[in-house]
Amino acid sequence: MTTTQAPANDGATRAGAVAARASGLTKIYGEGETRVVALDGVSVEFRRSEYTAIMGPSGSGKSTLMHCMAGLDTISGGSATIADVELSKLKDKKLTQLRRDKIGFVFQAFNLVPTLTALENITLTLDIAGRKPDKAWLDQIIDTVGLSGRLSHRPGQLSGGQQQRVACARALASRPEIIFADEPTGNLDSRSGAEILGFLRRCAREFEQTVVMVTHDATAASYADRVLFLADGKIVDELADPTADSVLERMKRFDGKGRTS
Ligand SMILES: Nc1ncnc2c1ncn2[C@@H]1O[C@H](COP(=O)(O)OP(=O)(O)OP(=O)(O)O)[C@@H](O)[C@H]1O
Repeated sequence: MTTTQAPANDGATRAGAVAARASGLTKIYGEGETRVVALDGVSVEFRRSEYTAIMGPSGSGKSTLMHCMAGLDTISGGSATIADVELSKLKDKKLTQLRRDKIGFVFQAFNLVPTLTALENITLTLDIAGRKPDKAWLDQIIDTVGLSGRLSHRPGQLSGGQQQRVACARALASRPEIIFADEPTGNLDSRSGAEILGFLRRCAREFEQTVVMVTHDATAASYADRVLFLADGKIVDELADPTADSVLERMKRFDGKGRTS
């Protein structure tokens, strides 16, 4: 494991700067009787180097917020910006480019390519973009996630925790502006989950990566710098420096049972 500070990302952003922002973000699905207001004027900033967990009851808009912020879904009103670029102003090709270069994704189901080795999976996005990996950075990530001895293995030869570590390394490889993690520990045992959560926290603290994670788990949320609580498409609460207990306590206000779904 290394604690060397990674070089700054393009020099374009600094710790504390805003990496992504939603302003009055609204998302409406359907119309008439099937109309659903999934996001109802959400305004929030995700600062560089900050690790944010998003929690809330099932159907409160967590995934929709993440998808709209990542340009995976269109928005109905307001704006979503990544690195000061407003996503709705981009044409398809530019949006694809921005997603590839500025956003890292970690999914619950890992989403690795089964026929590629761990290393090929990690560098896949860069390869598609025709970009040469920064070898020092790549070595640092691989060392940090502890995958050095597994690089020639294919996903099927790796444990779930190891596969998710590959997915995390892949998300980081391009030094994105922001990493979106959708229930990244949902398919992992608690030990592997803790490793991934610890790694995401190190990404934020040591590599100045902005991380936004959707989770239903108070312990997972406690690894973050702050927790945003969504209900009915609105941010209804925020908790800084969370502990599992303080998150559970806050969640009780939503359903009286300490569960969000
Ligand atoms: N493609 C869609 N078409 C219509 N309605 C949708 C669509 N996607 C989401 N919704 C609705 O938008 C609302 C917010 O959904 P979303 O998936 O963002 O919630 P969530 O908080 O992520 O829920 P969960 O914790 O269950 O994953 C819900 O009422 C949902 O039914």
